[in-house]
Amino acid sequence: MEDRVSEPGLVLVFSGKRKSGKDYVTEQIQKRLGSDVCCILRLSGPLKEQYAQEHGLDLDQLMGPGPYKEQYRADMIRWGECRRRQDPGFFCRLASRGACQPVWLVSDARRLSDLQWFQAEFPQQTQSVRVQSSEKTRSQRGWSFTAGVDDAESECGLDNGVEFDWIVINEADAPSLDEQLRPILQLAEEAASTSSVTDQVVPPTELTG
Ligand SMILES: Nc1ncnc2c1ncn2[C@@H]1O[C@H](COP(=O)(O)OP(=O)(O)O)[C@@H](O)[C@H]1O
Ligand SMILES: C[C@@](O)(CCOP(=O)(O)OP(=O)(O)O)CC(=O)O
Repeated sequence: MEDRVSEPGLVLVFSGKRKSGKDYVTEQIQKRLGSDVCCILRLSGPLKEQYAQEHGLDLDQLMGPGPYKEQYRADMIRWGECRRRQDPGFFCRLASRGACQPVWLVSDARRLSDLQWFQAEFPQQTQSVRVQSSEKTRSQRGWSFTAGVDDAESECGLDNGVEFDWIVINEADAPSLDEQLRPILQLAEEAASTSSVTDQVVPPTELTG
């Protein structure tokens, strides 16, 4: 792709219901790996940017966790779906433009087409991760069922038909996140070390002898 700086060594594509903890879990992984090794790509980023621009909205608030984005969520979903129908990779391509770290965490895949885009672009590197929390826990984090959102493709598009490579149970009574994330972090560290070897720049003198 024209804007890509380098190929990632590992692409972890996260999905999960609203308030399951996708942002929290991806931020924990990034904290452990460091932002020089690992970036978080949000497909909703370019979507919100364009939507805010076209509708004259406050992008910072739309990006934030507060109630502002909820006012626009149903319409943003419709607007985004229209764009995706024309070009299923549209937001994936924009979100990954310029990413140069060896490990990518895509924090918010919502539809099969999102996952399929990364699988097609990076077949060797892409793995899927599902973050799961009970409705009770999600409610404690501020979730409540909204018709047109929680029963739409945006929330349910990856509920069936995907065999996830990893499932993270983000609940107080589940094994600790440290324990659950250990094998994923190990994979990421391996990918990062391999990719730093292959990406090393060989000085021209060594090439010519
Ligand atoms: N394991 C956890 N420990 C503490 N707080 C959590 C945990 N998981 C999620 N949260 C909090 O719950 C809220 C919703 O999580 P978030 O990651 O934003 O969900 P999502 O991105 O799936 O909608 C946030 O305020 C987040 O900090
Ligand atoms: C229109 C959206 O991209 C809005 C996503 O906003 P966030 O990514 O902020 O959502 P949550 O983490 O679930 O609260 C959804 C879509 O269908 O693309």
